[in-house]
Amino acid sequence: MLAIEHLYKSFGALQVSKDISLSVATGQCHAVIGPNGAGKTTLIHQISGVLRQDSGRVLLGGQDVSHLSVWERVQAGLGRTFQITSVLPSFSVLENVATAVQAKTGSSLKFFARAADEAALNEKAQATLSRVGLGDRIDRPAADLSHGELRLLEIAIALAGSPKFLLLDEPMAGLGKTESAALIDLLNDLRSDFPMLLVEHDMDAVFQLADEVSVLVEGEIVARGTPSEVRENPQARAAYLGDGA
Ligand SMILES: Nc1ncnc2c1ncn2[C@@H]1O[C@H](COP(=O)(O)OP(=O)(O)OP(=O)(O)O)[C@@H](O)[C@H]1O
Repeated sequence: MLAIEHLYKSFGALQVSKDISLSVATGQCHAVIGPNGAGKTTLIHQISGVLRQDSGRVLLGGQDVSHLSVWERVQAGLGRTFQITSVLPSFSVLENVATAVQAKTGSSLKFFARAADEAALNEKAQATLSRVGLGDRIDRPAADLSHGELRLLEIAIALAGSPKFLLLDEPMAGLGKTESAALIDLLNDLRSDFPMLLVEHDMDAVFQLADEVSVLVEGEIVARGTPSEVRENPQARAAYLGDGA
Protein backbone atom coordinates (compact mmCIF):
# COMPACT_ATOMS: atom_id res chain seq x y z
CA MET A 1 0.00 0.00 0.00
CA LEU A 2 2.94 2.31 0.64
CA ALA A 3 6.34 2.03 -0.96
CA ILE A 4 9.22 4.42 -0.51
CA GLU A 5 12.05 3.95 -2.96
CA HIS A 6 15.55 5.35 -2.53
CA LEU A 7 14.54 8.64 -0.93
CA TYR A 8 17.23 11.29 -0.57
CA LYS A 9 16.84 14.72 1.02
CA SER A 10 19.38 17.34 2.09
CA PHE A 11 19.11 20.71 3.78
CA GLY A 12 22.19 22.47 2.42
CA ALA A 13 25.16 20.31 3.40
CA LEU A 14 23.09 18.27 5.89
CA GLN A 15 21.85 14.97 4.42
CA VAL A 16 18.69 14.00 6.35
CA SER A 17 17.38 11.16 4.18
CA LYS A 18 19.97 8.81 2.75
CA ASP A 19 18.63 6.15 0.41
CA ILE A 20 15.53 5.34 2.46
CA SER A 21 13.41 2.49 1.13
CA LEU A 22 10.56 0.69 2.86
CA SER A 23 7.20 -0.79 2.07
CA VAL A 24 4.01 -1.48 4.00
CA ALA A 25 1.55 -4.16 2.87
CA THR A 26 -2.20 -4.35 3.47
CA GLY A 27 -3.00 -5.15 7.09
CA GLN A 28 0.46 -4.14 8.29
CA CYS A 29 1.83 -1.63 10.74
CA HIS A 30 5.38 -0.50 10.02
CA ALA A 31 7.07 1.59 12.70
CA VAL A 32 9.96 4.01 12.19
CA ILE A 33 11.97 4.70 15.31
CA GLY A 34 15.13 6.69 15.86
CA PRO A 35 16.80 9.22 18.15
CA ASN A 36 16.02 12.94 18.06
CA GLY A 37 17.20 14.53 14.83
CA ALA A 38 17.38 11.19 12.98
CA GLY A 39 15.14 12.48 10.19
CA LYS A 40 11.75 10.95 11.10
CA THR A 41 9.73 14.14 10.67
CA THR A 42 11.53 14.92 7.43
CA LEU A 43 10.58 11.44 6.20
CA ILE A 44 6.93 11.95 7.20
CA HIS A 45 6.92 15.31 5.41
CA GLN A 46 8.21 13.72 2.22
CA ILE A 47 5.53 11.03 2.35
CA SER A 48 2.74 13.54 3.01
CA GLY A 49 4.03 16.03 0.44
CA VAL A 50 4.94 18.87 2.83
CA LEU A 51 8.53 18.51 1.58
CA ARG A 52 9.71 17.37 -1.82
CA GLN A 53 12.43 14.70 -1.93
CA ASP A 54 15.66 15.45 -3.83
CA SER A 55 15.38 12.05 -5.47
CA GLY A 56 13.51 8.78 -5.05
CA ARG A 57 9.81 7.95 -5.16
CA VAL A 58 6.77 7.58 -2.92
CA LEU A 59 4.09 5.15 -4.15
CA LEU A 60 0.63 4.88 -2.64
CA GLY A 61 -1.36 1.81 -3.65
CA GLY A 62 0.96 1.50 -6.64
CA GLN A 63 0.46 5.13 -7.74
CA ASP A 64 3.53 7.36 -7.87
CA VAL A 65 2.53 10.34 -5.70
CA SER A 66 6.05 11.80 -5.43
CA HIS A 67 5.19 14.96 -7.28
CA LEU A 68 1.68 15.50 -5.93
CA SER A 69 0.77 18.24 -3.45
CA VAL A 70 -0.34 17.50 0.14
CA TRP A 71 -3.96 17.90 -0.90
CA GLU A 72 -3.59 15.68 -3.97
CA ARG A 73 -2.04 12.97 -1.80
CA VAL A 74 -5.03 13.14 0.57
CA GLN A 75 -7.27 12.74 -2.48
CA ALA A 76 -5.12 9.78 -3.57
CA GLY A 77 -5.85 8.07 -0.24
CA LEU A 78 -3.29 9.25 2.28
CA GLY A 79 -4.70 9.88 5.77
CA ARG A 80 -2.48 11.40 8.40
CA THR A 81 -2.39 12.63 11.95
CA PHE A 82 -0.19 15.47 13.08
CA GLN A 83 2.20 15.92 15.99
CA ILE A 84 0.55 19.30 16.43
CA THR A 85 -3.18 19.12 16.85
CA SER A 86 -5.25 19.69 13.71
CA VAL A 87 -8.57 20.04 15.53
CA LEU A 88 -10.84 23.13 15.34
CA PRO A 89 -11.50 23.79 19.07
CA SER A 90 -14.72 25.81 18.80
CA PHE A 91 -16.37 23.31 16.44
CA SER A 92 -18.26 20.36 17.90
CA VAL A 93 -16.65 16.94 17.73
CA LEU A 94 -19.15 15.98 15.01
CA GLU A 95 -18.52 19.16 13.00
CA ASN A 96 -14.77 18.54 13.07
CA VAL A 97 -15.20 15.13 11.48
CA ALA A 98 -18.08 16.16 9.17
CA THR A 99 -15.91 19.01 7.87
CA ALA A 100 -13.13 16.52 7.13
CA VAL A 101 -15.59 14.24 5.28
CA GLN A 102 -16.85 17.28 3.38
CA ALA A 103 -13.34 18.41 2.49
CA LYS A 104 -12.54 14.99 1.02
CA THR A 105 -15.77 14.58 -0.93
CA GLY A 106 -15.99 18.25 -1.93
CA SER A 107 -19.72 17.96 -1.28
CA SER A 108 -20.24 21.65 -0.62
CA LEU A 109 -18.67 24.86 -1.82
CA LYS A 110 -19.33 26.43 1.58
CA PHE A 111 -16.28 24.82 3.13
CA PHE A 112 -16.76 26.02 6.69
CA ALA A 113 -20.54 26.36 6.48
CA ARG A 114 -22.37 23.94 8.72
CA ALA A 115 -20.95 20.69 7.39
CA ALA A 116 -22.82 18.79 10.09
CA ASP A 117 -26.17 19.90 8.64
CA GLU A 118 -25.75 17.60 5.69
CA ALA A 119 -27.26 14.21 6.52
CA ALA A 120 -24.81 12.06 4.58
CA LEU A 121 -21.80 13.84 6.04
CA ASN A 122 -23.30 13.53 9.48
CA GLU A 123 -23.90 9.84 9.12
CA LYS A 124 -20.38 9.09 7.97
CA ALA A 125 -18.91 11.35 10.68
CA GLN A 126 -21.01 9.64 13.37
CA ALA A 127 -19.97 6.17 12.22
CA THR A 128 -16.32 7.22 12.24
CA LEU A 129 -16.62 8.72 15.72
CA SER A 130 -18.28 5.55 17.02
CA ARG A 131 -15.44 3.50 15.58
CA VAL A 132 -12.84 5.48 17.53
CA GLY A 133 -14.92 5.41 20.73
CA LEU A 134 -16.18 9.00 20.70
CA GLY A 135 -19.78 8.16 19.79
CA ASP A 136 -21.08 9.72 23.02
CA ARG A 137 -19.12 12.99 22.65
CA ILE A 138 -20.37 14.19 19.27
CA ASP A 139 -22.12 17.35 20.48
CA ARG A 140 -19.32 18.59 22.75
CA PRO A 141 -17.06 21.38 21.55
CA ALA A 142 -13.69 19.87 20.68
CA ALA A 143 -12.14 22.26 23.23
CA ASP A 144 -13.85 20.25 26.01
CA LEU A 145 -12.14 16.98 25.16
CA SER A 146 -9.34 15.49 27.23
CA HIS A 147 -5.90 15.11 25.66
CA GLY A 148 -6.55 11.41 24.99
CA GLU A 149 -9.94 12.13 23.44
CA LEU A 150 -8.36 14.78 21.19
CA ARG A 151 -6.00 12.14 19.86
CA LEU A 152 -9.00 9.94 19.06
CA LEU A 153 -10.65 12.88 17.32
CA GLU A 154 -7.52 13.47 15.23
CA ILE A 155 -7.63 9.84 14.17
CA ALA A 156 -11.34 10.16 13.33
CA ILE A 157 -10.49 13.23 11.19
CA ALA A 158 -7.81 11.22 9.37
CA LEU A 159 -10.28 8.34 8.84
CA ALA A 160 -13.03 10.67 7.61
CA GLY A 161 -11.48 10.79 4.16
CA SER A 162 -11.67 6.95 3.86
CA PRO A 163 -7.91 6.71 3.36
CA LYS A 164 -6.09 3.77 1.83
CA PHE A 165 -3.21 4.31 4.21
CA LEU A 166 -2.60 6.00 7.56
CA LEU A 167 0.48 8.03 8.46
CA LEU A 168 0.71 8.41 12.23
CA ASP A 169 3.12 10.98 13.64
CA GLU A 170 3.72 10.26 17.34
CA PRO A 171 0.08 9.49 18.22
CA MET A 172 1.07 8.47 21.79
CA ALA A 173 2.82 11.76 22.60
CA GLY A 174 1.65 13.20 25.91
CA LEU A 175 -0.75 10.35 26.72
CA GLY A 176 -0.93 8.66 30.12
CA LYS A 177 -0.71 4.88 30.55
CA THR A 178 -4.46 4.21 30.38
CA GLU A 179 -4.98 6.49 27.38
CA SER A 180 -2.00 4.93 25.57
CA ALA A 181 -3.35 1.43 26.18
CA ALA A 182 -6.74 2.46 24.76
CA LEU A 183 -5.13 4.02 21.69
CA ILE A 184 -2.97 0.95 21.09
CA ASP A 185 -6.15 -1.19 21.18
CA LEU A 186 -7.84 1.13 18.69
CA LEU A 187 -4.88 1.15 16.28
CA ASN A 188 -4.67 -2.63 16.51
CA ASP A 189 -8.33 -2.75 15.53
CA LEU A 190 -7.88 -0.28 12.65
CA ARG A 191 -4.80 -1.82 11.05
CA SER A 192 -6.71 -4.52 9.13
CA ASP A 193 -8.62 -1.81 7.27
CA PHE A 194 -5.92 0.85 7.24
CA PRO A 195 -2.30 -0.20 6.79
CA MET A 196 -0.15 2.26 8.72
CA LEU A 197 3.25 3.83 9.08
CA LEU A 198 3.86 4.79 12.68
CA VAL A 199 6.57 7.20 13.81
CA GLU A 200 6.69 6.83 17.56
CA HIS A 201 8.97 7.29 20.56
CA ASP A 202 6.82 5.10 22.83
CA MET A 203 8.52 1.71 22.62
CA ASP A 204 5.63 -0.12 24.33
CA ALA A 205 3.35 1.05 21.53
CA VAL A 206 5.88 0.18 18.83
CA PHE A 207 6.47 -3.30 20.19
CA GLN A 208 2.75 -3.97 20.57
CA LEU A 209 1.68 -2.60 17.21
CA ALA A 210 4.40 -3.02 14.63
CA ASP A 211 4.81 -5.99 12.31
CA GLU A 212 8.08 -4.49 11.14
CA VAL A 213 10.34 -1.80 12.60
CA SER A 214 12.88 0.37 10.76
CA VAL A 215 15.55 2.09 12.83
CA LEU A 216 16.55 5.45 11.41
CA VAL A 217 19.84 7.01 12.51
CA GLU A 218 21.32 10.13 10.91
CA GLY A 219 19.02 9.79 7.92
CA GLU A 220 19.81 6.15 7.26
CA ILE A 221 17.96 2.93 8.06
CA VAL A 222 20.52 1.00 10.09
CA ALA A 223 18.33 -1.94 11.13
CA ARG A 224 15.01 -3.48 10.18
CA GLY A 225 13.03 -6.45 11.40
CA THR A 226 10.23 -7.61 13.63
CA PRO A 227 10.07 -5.88 17.01
CA SER A 228 11.87 -8.79 18.67
CA GLU A 229 14.55 -8.88 15.97
CA VAL A 230 15.14 -5.15 16.36
CA ARG A 231 15.21 -5.49 20.14
CA GLU A 232 18.05 -8.00 19.77
CA ASN A 233 19.88 -6.18 16.96
CA PRO A 234 23.18 -4.83 18.37
CA GLN A 235 23.25 -1.87 15.94
CA ALA A 236 19.72 -0.85 16.86
CA ARG A 237 20.40 -1.23 20.57
CA ALA A 238 23.54 0.83 20.37
CA ALA A 239 21.95 3.49 18.20
CA TYR A 240 18.65 3.91 19.89
CA LEU A 241 17.43 1.55 22.53
CA GLY A 242 20.50 1.80 24.74
CA ASP A 243 22.27 -1.20 26.21
CA GLY A 244 19.88 -1.38 29.13
CA ALA A 245 16.79 -1.66 26.88
N1 LIG B 1 13.82 22.89 7.24
C1 LIG B 1 15.00 22.50 7.71
N2 LIG B 1 16.14 23.17 7.40
C2 LIG B 1 17.35 22.76 7.85
N3 LIG B 1 17.53 21.69 8.66
C3 LIG B 1 16.44 20.98 9.00
C4 LIG B 1 15.13 21.35 8.56
N4 LIG B 1 14.24 20.45 9.07
C5 LIG B 1 14.97 19.58 9.80
N5 LIG B 1 16.28 19.88 9.76
C6 LIG B 1 17.36 19.14 10.39
O1 LIG B 1 17.29 17.83 9.87
C7 LIG B 1 17.62 16.87 10.87
C8 LIG B 1 16.47 15.88 11.01
O2 LIG B 1 15.35 16.57 11.59
P1 LIG B 1 13.95 15.83 11.85
O3 LIG B 1 13.06 16.84 12.48
O4 LIG B 1 13.49 15.19 10.59
O5 LIG B 1 14.37 14.70 12.90
P2 LIG B 1 13.43 13.82 13.85
O6 LIG B 1 13.96 12.43 13.78
O7 LIG B 1 12.01 14.01 13.46
O8 LIG B 1 13.68 14.43 15.29
P3 LIG B 1 12.67 14.47 16.57
O9 LIG B 1 12.56 13.07 17.06
O10 LIG B 1 13.42 15.36 17.52
O11 LIG B 1 11.37 15.06 16.10
C9 LIG B 1 17.90 17.66 12.14
O12 LIG B 1 19.29 17.84 12.24
C10 LIG B 1 17.20 18.98 11.90
O13 LIG B 1 17.84 20.03 12.59
